Amino acid sequence: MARAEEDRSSYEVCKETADWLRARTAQHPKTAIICGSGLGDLADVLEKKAVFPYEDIPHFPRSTVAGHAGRLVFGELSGQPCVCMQGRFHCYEGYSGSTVTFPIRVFSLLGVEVLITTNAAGGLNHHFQVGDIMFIRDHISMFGLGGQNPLRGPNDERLGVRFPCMSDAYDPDLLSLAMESAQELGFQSFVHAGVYCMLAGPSYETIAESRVLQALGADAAGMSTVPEVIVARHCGLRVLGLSLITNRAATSYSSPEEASHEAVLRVSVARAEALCRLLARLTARLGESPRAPRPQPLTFI
Ligand SMILES: O=P(O)(O)O[C@H]1O[C@H](CO)[C@@H](O)[C@H]1O
Ligand code: HPA
Repeated sequence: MARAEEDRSSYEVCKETADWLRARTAQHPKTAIICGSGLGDLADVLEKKAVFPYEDIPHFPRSTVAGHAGRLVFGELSGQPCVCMQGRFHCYEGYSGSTVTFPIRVFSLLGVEVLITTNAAGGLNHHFQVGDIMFIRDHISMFGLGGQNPLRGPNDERLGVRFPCMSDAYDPDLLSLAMESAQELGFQSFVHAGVYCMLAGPSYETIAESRVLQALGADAAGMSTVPEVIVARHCGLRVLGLSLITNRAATSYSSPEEASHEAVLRVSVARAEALCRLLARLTARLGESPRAPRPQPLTFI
């Protein structure tokens, strides 16, 4: 029988982990980066690293998926203090929403202000090629629409409000900065913005399901990210989401595409260098500019 999962939804548990980490590193990260499947190299490029295997950190869950090493890496990227999750947690591993998102709350208590979350995803948009990068403009959560929201349960106001807004989940200023950074690197031919759809997994979608997702307006599909983003917004972090298109979702019964995690990891590893360059550029730009004031939203339309 499976062991009962520890309840990581409480403020006190999150704070205990944050205090433990604060006592062991002099670094004060302002940006947290979550490395998607096979994208752990993003953490390896940090300088002045302090590395904590997940199993050494109190209350931290364990990574169980190939391509997710299970280490928290503090360091500097382009001279900016960052913390990187070399390995994320997924609901399909059997973890609850509060366990999957536990690190986000710890980061918030550590003073992190920006979350950059990356993932490997299957392309649904016909214009996307394998190896392309999609900045996430918005999401659809099949998981969340089915009632599996990581904020389900009692709300502790010290962590965030009961009913957080999600129409601004992906920060428009960060998205613009990311697009500009991609352009500066000459990446514009393989960079897009689009809608990420979260599926429960771990099975990949059927052809009929992929067609439904396309009809719903999804550009890429994956099994992660959305719970992290919801909790990040709940605790006031600004979010940039980025999908690496590692495969094309099959949408025709005559198409040769067959999804496999091995193929996903192969493409991730092959494209990790481009992503490292992009994140290094973006982090440098983040460090340069004090946050530009947002244009006033229109009050009536
Ligand atoms: O979203 P990340 O963690 O990048 O991983 C993606 O790749 C795995 C499937 O190959 C799933 O876990 C899916 O969510
Ligand atoms: N579907 C769902 N999740 C994924 C895929 C996919 O095609 N590729 C990588 N993660």
